[in-house]
Amino acid sequence: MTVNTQPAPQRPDPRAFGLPVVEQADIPAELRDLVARVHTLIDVVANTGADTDTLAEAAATIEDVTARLDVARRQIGTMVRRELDDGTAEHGTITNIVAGDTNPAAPPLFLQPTAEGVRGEVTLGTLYQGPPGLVHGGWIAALLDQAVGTASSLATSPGLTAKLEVDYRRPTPLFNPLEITAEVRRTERRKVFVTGRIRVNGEITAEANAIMVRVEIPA
Ligand SMILES: CCCCCCCCCCCC(=O)SCCNC(=O)CCNC(=O)[C@H](O)C(C)(C)COP(=O)(O)OP(=O)(O)OC[C@H]1O[C@@H](n2cnc3c(N)ncnc32)[C@H](O)[C@@H]1OP(=O)(O)O
Repeated sequence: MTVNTQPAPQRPDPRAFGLPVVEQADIPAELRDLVARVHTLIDVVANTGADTDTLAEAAATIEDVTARLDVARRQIGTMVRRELDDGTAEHGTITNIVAGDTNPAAPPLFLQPTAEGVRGEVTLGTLYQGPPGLVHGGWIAALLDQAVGTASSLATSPGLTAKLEVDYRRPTPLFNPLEITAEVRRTERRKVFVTGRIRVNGEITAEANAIMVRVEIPA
């Protein structure tokens, strides 16, 4: 039987799962600055035409910096608690590859609640390139996975993606603002049926239909 009413949202404390939690506001400005600079660095390295002396010097400098930073690593599964625009809060993994606050490889995509579900905007450069000038299909799926997961989590409770079906309708270009939305269609026991979309200039380039399965939350 299909149940069309949604379960009341539950926002579990990840500490109940044994996971440490960092308040987003407590992430030092210096770390945010470093993450942003390394993000730029990755892009520059991926595209550099510098001479070999400069490359060798840069590699030695990076090796030194890497050794200095590789101390007191975070516990795997460390979560960040973020205040959202509607006054509620969400938890996400702090190194999440799509949205992680401290992950220099993340675009990052930050999603906010809307009347329908969630919405966010991101512009991707050549780090995320698949075909020439276009976003890699796996990254399109990653953005949509993040969106459907967040929409499901905020509307019901956190879950894992059991199924993600992506329709690639148009090429998704680099260096253009991507509008990413997702909304819960219906729920059935622990299953949450969610649709996510990527739009460029109002036109849908990719659409996903997903089934999230809500995780059991300890009492
Ligand atoms: C703060 C906390 C942190 C929480 C952290 C939350 C972070 C969100 C992350 C974002 C999203 C991701 O990237 S998640 C990462 C990618 N996904 C994964 O790694 C998930 C791997 N798969 C699994 O672990 C498992 O298969 C689950 C959890 C999805 C389901 O296993 P289960 O819990 O044992 O549940 P199970 O009884 O099998 O299924 C429950 C219902 O779902 C249906 N179902 C299960 N799989 C499918 C499927 N592929 N297609 C259709 N339907 C399916 C079943 O038929 C059943 O329906 P019925 O009998 O009720 O009709």
